[in-house]
Amino acid sequence: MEKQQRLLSSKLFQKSRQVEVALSRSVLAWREVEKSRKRGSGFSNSSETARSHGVQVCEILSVHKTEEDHRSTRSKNRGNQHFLQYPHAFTVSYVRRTGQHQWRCSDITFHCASQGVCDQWIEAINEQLSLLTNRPKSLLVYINPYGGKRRGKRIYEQKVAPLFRRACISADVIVTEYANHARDHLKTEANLDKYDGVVCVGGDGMFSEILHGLVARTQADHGVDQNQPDAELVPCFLRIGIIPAGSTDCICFATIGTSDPVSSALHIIVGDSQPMDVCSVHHDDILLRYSVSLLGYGFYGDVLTDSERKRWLGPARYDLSGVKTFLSHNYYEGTVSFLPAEDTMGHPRDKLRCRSGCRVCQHKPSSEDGEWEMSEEKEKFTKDGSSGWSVIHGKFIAINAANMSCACPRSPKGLSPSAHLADGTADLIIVRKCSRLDFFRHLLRHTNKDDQFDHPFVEVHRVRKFRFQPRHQELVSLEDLSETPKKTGFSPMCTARTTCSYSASHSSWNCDGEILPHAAIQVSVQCQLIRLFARGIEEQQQCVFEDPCTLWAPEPSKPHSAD
Ligand SMILES: CCCCCCCCCCCCC/C=C/[C@@H](O)[C@H](COP(=O)(O)O)NC(=O)CCCCC
Ligand SMILES: Nc1ncnc2c1ncn2[C@@H]1O[C@H](COP(=O)(O)OP(=O)(O)O)[C@@H](O)[C@H]1O
Ligand SMILES: [Ca+2]
Repeated sequence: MEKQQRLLSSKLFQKSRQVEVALSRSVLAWREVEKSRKRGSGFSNSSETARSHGVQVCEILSVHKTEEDHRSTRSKNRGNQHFLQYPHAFTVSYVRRTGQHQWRCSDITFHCASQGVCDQWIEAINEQLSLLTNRPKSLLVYINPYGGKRRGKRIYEQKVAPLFRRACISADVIVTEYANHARDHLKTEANLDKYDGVVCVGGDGMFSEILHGLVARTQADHGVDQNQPDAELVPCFLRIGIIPAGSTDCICFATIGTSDPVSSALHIIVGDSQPMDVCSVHHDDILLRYSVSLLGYGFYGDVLTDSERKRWLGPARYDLSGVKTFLSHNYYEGTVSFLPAEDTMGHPRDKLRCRSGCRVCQHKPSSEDGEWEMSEEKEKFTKDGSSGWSVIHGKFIAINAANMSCACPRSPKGLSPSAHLADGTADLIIVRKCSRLDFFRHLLRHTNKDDQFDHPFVEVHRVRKFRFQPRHQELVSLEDLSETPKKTGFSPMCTARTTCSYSASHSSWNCDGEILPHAAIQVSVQCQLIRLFARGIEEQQQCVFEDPCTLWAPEPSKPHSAD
């Protein structure tokens, strides 16, 4: 194992134990002095390793002088000789993993013999923290006070703001007053130069507002016409953080592994960065919306349409509407065409899960990349002269495009468990007309370990683009008839949560929880258009970092010691 360079080491007190503390560029480590002495030489075998503790510098939130706490500790430990000898203290706040991908902030206090040593430690740790340039210092926060169980404001004030303060992050907070407030503010008003990121407190709908505001602003700044389906969109510079306070919270769950506000806040503080694909959805040459998680026609469209009438029920509306829609057992006729991703992009059933540091997602094809050109070429025609597009006509219960796994508390592995966050593809799931019992079996598999694609009436493809055309001519939506274009300055896009009136032969598209005003759509996956303050789901509770024990091996030349 490569030996780390010790920047500072001291014998300090932690609780009533004397500990040896060492700092390298990447790790802060400590171990009990007494026990190590009893065992003789340094920590070299695995049982001894267990008593050596460490925290990665990149997961330290802050370090500060311990003032009040220390005084009270001193009075509690009045008779304790150690505390008299070590009256000065500093506290390090760091990320601790507590299970199920949840992160918590823990504090550890070290007591020092002199103020000088204490200051030296604070300075040394702060110096290492200042080298972490990916951490945000200033954030713009939007809170939807009506999302989920209407707890957004309280969640932010009680769980998130104190952590941001501790990490010295400044936040400008806007509590939204109406739907699309955040989107329009971001698009036209916000001075984005001031910020290192944008945070939304709410559900997937609120995230969608931030996404639309940021993407529209970025394209406008670069003169890109979003209505052109083939336009090369410019990636957004600012990262987006999600504090889950909605009903499904799928985007948060699928990128962090849990929908927990404290864990999300900590991912923001440590400055995580997760690129994400975004689907652009057009109707003819008009951009309807962008989608990050689910684009669902049929079942999920109908669930959403019905659930909007039951908003007052909060998150439970989806369960009720889910049962009602399931019992209706509707199917819809139409044509799905899709451009398959290259074979090298894997397959939705390959069981290669997208996890933190995913190799598949790290390979971003560029326009100079041969692989990408092949795919572009394939779009026009393949070697045998046929078009690269596949076409399916039929009767469908559901057509779902999952740009990511869509894992959420209702379905912990998601709609497409092997879909990738940032590979430039989406998994297109087609559920053909089948019996109610068969459809129930398929749905049930979203909640257990069985393969939901292993049914004769289900097919799944990894695609770069797809189109849907309903069999019967669409009627014009009520909104299209009533809304004057340019009223919002966002004219081509449909507004959130609009209700459209179609003939019974049509369903609606559920686009990250928003209803689209057209059934006929063209969809294109935009590879890594945005970045989140996330790192993808970590392999179960693995905390991979250099073994702090390497810090204990004797140094050839004496390190900077501050005993
Ligand atoms: C017999 C038991 C069957 C259970 C099946 C459960 C399958 C659940 C898959 C859920 C996929 C969710 C994809 C995410 C969609 C969200 O973007 C959207 C809006 O979220 P929010 O703004 O937070 O409200 N949520 C939905 O469309 C809800 C779908 C729920 C379907 C039951
Ligand atoms: N102040 C507000 N008043 C009404 N609606 C709002 C407000 N702020 C945001 N919204 C809208 O509320 C909808 C639902 O928000 P979201 O946070 O996703 O909650 P949920 O997950 O419960 O659906 C979004 O479409 C968003 O545009
Ligand atoms: Ca993807």
